Amino acid sequence: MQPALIEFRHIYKVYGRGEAAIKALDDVNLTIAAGDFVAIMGPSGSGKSTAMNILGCLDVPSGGEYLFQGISTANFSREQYTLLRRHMLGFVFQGFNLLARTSAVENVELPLVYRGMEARERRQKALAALEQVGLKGRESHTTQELSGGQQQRVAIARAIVTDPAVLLADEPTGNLDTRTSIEIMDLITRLNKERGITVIMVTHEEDIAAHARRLLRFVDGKLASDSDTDAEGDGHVA
Ligand SMILES: Nc1ncnc2c1ncn2[C@@H]1O[C@H](COP(=O)(O)OP(=O)(O)OP(=O)(O)O)[C@@H](O)[C@H]1O
Repeated sequence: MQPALIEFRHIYKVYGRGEAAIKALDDVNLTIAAGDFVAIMGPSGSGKSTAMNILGCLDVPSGGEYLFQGISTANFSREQYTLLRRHMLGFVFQGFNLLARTSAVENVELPLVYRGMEARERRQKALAALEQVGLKGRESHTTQELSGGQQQRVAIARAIVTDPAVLLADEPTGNLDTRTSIEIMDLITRLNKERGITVIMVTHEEDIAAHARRLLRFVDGKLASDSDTDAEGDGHVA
C-alpha cells in the first residue's frame, strides 16, 4: 500500500516555557492523500498558521512526527528541509509576496533560479505557467501594473512552476473582493483537478472553504473536526 502523502503523528508545538507555555498544536493526528483538497479553518490563535508552517517545513514540531511520502522528517538536516520545500511544495500567501518593479515572468522564474535552471528553459517554463493561470499577454507587466487578482495569479504561477506535489495556500483570497476570490478559487480547483496538485488552504471564510473537498477545523491547537464538504470534488457547493 502507498503511504499517505502527508502524515502528522501526535504533533505538538509548544511556545514558551513553564507557566507561560502555550500549546499551539496539541496532539494533532492527520493524514492527507495525494490529490486531496483540504481547507483549514478555526478561530484566531487556534493553531492554523503553526500547522501550515510545519507542513511547509518552515518550522519543526516540539513533539511527534511529520512524515512526507512515508518518510519521517524528524531527523532531517536544514538542507533536507530546504530540498523538500523547493522540490515538493509551492506557497501562496494572502499578500501575494511578489517582488515589486519586477515583471510577472521574472517573478515566476525565481524558484527556478534557485534550482540553477538554465535561462532559456526557465523562461519557457515561466511563460507556460503564466498561460496556465490565464495571464498570457501580461508577462512583462510589473507587479504594480497588475490588479490584486492578477498578482495572485502570478503568485500561483510562481508556486506551480516547479511542479510541486503540494500547494500550501494561506488565506489566498484574504485581500480580494468576492468576484475575484471566486475566480482565484476556480483556478486553484482546476489545478487540483487537472494537475492533481494536493491543495491545503487556510481560510476564514466558509464559502471559500466550500471549494475544498475536505474541511479541518482547529480549536485550541486540537483538530476538532475533519469532514467532507459538499464540494464532491467539483469545487462548488451542491
Ligand atoms: N512565535 C510564537 N511565539 C509564541 N507564541 C506563538 C508564536 N506563534 C504562535 N504563537 C501562539 O500559538 C497559538 C497558535 O497561533 P497560530 O498563529 O498558529 O494561530 P492561527 O490559528 O493561525 O491564528 P490567526 O487566525 O490569528 O492567524 C496562539 O496562541 C499564538 O499566540
